[in-house]
Amino acid sequence: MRDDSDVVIAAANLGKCYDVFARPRDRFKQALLRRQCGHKFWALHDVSFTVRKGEALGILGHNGAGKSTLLQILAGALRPTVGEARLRGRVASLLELGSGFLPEFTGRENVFVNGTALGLSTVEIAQRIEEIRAFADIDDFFERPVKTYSSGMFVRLAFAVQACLDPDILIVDEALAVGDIFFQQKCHAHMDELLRKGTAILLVTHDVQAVRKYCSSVIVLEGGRVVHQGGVEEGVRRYLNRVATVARAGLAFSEKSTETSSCVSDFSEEILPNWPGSDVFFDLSRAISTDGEEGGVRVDGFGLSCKHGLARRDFEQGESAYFYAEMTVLRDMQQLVAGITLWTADNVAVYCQSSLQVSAGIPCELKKGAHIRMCWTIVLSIARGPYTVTFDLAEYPKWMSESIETVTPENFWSFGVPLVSLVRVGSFVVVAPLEGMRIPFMGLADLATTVKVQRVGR
Ligand SMILES: Nc1ncnc2c1ncn2[C@@H]1O[C@H](COP(=O)(O)OP(=O)(O)OP(=O)(O)O)[C@@H](O)[C@H]1O
Repeated sequence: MRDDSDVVIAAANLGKCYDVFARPRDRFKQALLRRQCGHKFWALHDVSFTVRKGEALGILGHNGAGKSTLLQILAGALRPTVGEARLRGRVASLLELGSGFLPEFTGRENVFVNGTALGLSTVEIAQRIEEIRAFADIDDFFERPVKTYSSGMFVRLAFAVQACLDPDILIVDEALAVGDIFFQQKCHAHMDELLRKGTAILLVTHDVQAVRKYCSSVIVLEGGRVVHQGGVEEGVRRYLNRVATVARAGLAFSEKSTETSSCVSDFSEEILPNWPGSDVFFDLSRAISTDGEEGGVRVDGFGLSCKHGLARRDFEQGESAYFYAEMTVLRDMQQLVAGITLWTADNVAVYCQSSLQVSAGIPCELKKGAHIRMCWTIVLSIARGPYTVTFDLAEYPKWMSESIETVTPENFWSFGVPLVSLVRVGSFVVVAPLEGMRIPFMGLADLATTVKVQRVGR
């Protein structure tokens, strides 16, 4: 560290080992008898890196990889078993936001308490207090005891204090997900500003887009060990691959564990009583089929009709098209997910939705042999011209359908196990509307629009 004045964090061979005990009383036994009654567990092993002023280092890793352990060591909350971490300058840590707040004190008073703890003089804090107040944006609550705050206000104030006190090092652990979109945008803009001013940032997150945006290098941890150190894209890829592998392992496990659960009945009977005739269905042998996992599911039919259930291959702009899919599940399955993509002639996907996104309600835990029918109604508010259709099937973990609102796009893509993809399974043409407004819209997709006009003055 003495050799390079720009280095503000220098971690050398950091390691953290815990004594793990099968039973709580073994811990006491070990202390009393002074002999090993549990086993050693290395939560972090041989981690070394440096971060310079104005640099952001991303730390990625699956749950339990050792990220929090590393951050706690750097924030001074945990002592490493081996190695050394040296940090130069004022460290602001967003690890446990607001944990230093005194409930009876007002927001303003707590800013002084926190600022002093961070090593600022009362004059320095007083100079920044209005900036912090404006950043937190909690109106009069700033002058009220923090025990009266909502959890959102609490976090906003805590973030404002840490971020506005000109830290030399900012340690961020998923904290950017706090508050509403406006506050998040403010936090992101402030991070940009801090980096420009020379603050070094350590960013621990599952949000790979944030890592891509801010970080110049990445460390990926697996089982407490560094498996990648360096380039951002390579690190992100390594991390996402790991996430996908874990998801697949989870699927394999549940597949075995659900063998005794009851068979799902044919739910499609009540909902889709008028299944169309065979002329509606495309010739599947003409589709380019790319198989994912061997033998997961078989597509028995894929068709397209008008609202009367009659075969149709040309539709007016804005008319509803009915896509039918029929498949047989060839092994027990956690969450079968179907997807339809509509492609223009120049291979632009104008529509790509999965049954999860549209809450189609394919039941979880389908048993081997289950026969599924689906009908998608899509309003073709798209440009005139020819289109092709791709039909995809994948398996997802059961939890994904239960918590779809919280799933990020990265998670969505990485957790799916592809089963079958029928590329160009069918085609159709969109033509100008025959009645009503005769001028078709010119863009690729018709977006719902309202326009208001007011005459002002003469
Ligand atoms: N006090 C402790 N005693 C024993 N093991 C611990 C202790 N604290 C953490 N661990 C273990 O150390 C490993 C690393 O934990 P850590 O919290 O650092 O992971 P993480 O990457 O932050 O995970 P997450 O993303 O889930 O927060 C885990 O296996 C965890 O169970």
